[in-house]
Amino acid sequence: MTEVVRQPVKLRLTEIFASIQGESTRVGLPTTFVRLTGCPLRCSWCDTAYAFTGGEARALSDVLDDVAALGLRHVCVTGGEPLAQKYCLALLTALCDAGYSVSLETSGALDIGGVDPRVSRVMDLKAPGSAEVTRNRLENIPLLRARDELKIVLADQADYDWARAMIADHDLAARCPVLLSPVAGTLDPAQLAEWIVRDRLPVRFQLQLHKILWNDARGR
Ligand SMILES: C[S@@+](CC[C@H](N)C(=O)[O-])C[C@H]1O[C@@H](n2cnc3c(N)ncnc32)[C@H](O)[C@@H]1O
Ligand SMILES: Nc1nc2[nH]cc(C(=O)O)c2c(=O)[nH]1
Ligand code: SF4
Ligand SMILES: [Mg+2]
Repeated sequence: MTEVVRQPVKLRLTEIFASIQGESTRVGLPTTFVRLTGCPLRCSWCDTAYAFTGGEARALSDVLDDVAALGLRHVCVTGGEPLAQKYCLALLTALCDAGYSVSLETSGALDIGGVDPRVSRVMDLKAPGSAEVTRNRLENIPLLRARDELKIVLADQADYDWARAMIADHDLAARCPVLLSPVAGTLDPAQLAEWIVRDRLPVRFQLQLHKILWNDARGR
């Protein structure tokens, strides 16, 4: 009888760190971030290009130990694009099973259907003008529940106009909170805020809190 050697569940990680949640409706909460390595997209304004390559292969059990050692209830799995890794779903379920409150930051380019239902999925829609990627998987939109969130990062008025049309055409705000977030250092946050108020958009304005606290420091 051949013994089945179970391969350890391996993930490629860029970093695990404790910080203040700087985005989403969970902003301000002390949170452990698990940043997975690699992404199939190259959004022109991405602030985490350092996670595109490199990283370290880690066993799932070791990742869980590191998260436990940081001692925070909230965990945010991000990247890079976490869903691009085969074992990301296993990580999300293991974190939920361990009793953490888990959120996932994902690009919206990959299927979110297999994500553990206990996870709050924070899914981007990429504004094609500025992100220079048009990989929005619109089939994901009907899968969004009230506990999920949609985020649209905007670089200019063209992006804003596109977002406004998407919100109306897909009735996005009826599904879950919709966050509009300025590309850091590109779109004046006050300008975005004024557009949102002027147009009475059913959205939440977002500002990356961690950049206010620590500029664009890595691992914060
Ligand atoms: C680095 S991404 C990683 C997760 C996933 N790949 C995604 O795009 O959602 C995390 C979040 O940061 C946002 N982001 C990246 N660069 C940004 C920038 N320069 N200004 C504002 N938000 C940015 C992304 O849109 C996304 O919502
Ligand atoms: N503090 C902090 N909050 C965050 N929320 C989402 C982040 C991300 O990179 O996905 C992030 C991040 O990089 N840092
Ligand atoms: S999908 Fe996310 S990680 Fe990938 S390039 Fe865009 S913002 Fe960066
Ligand atoms: Mg970040």
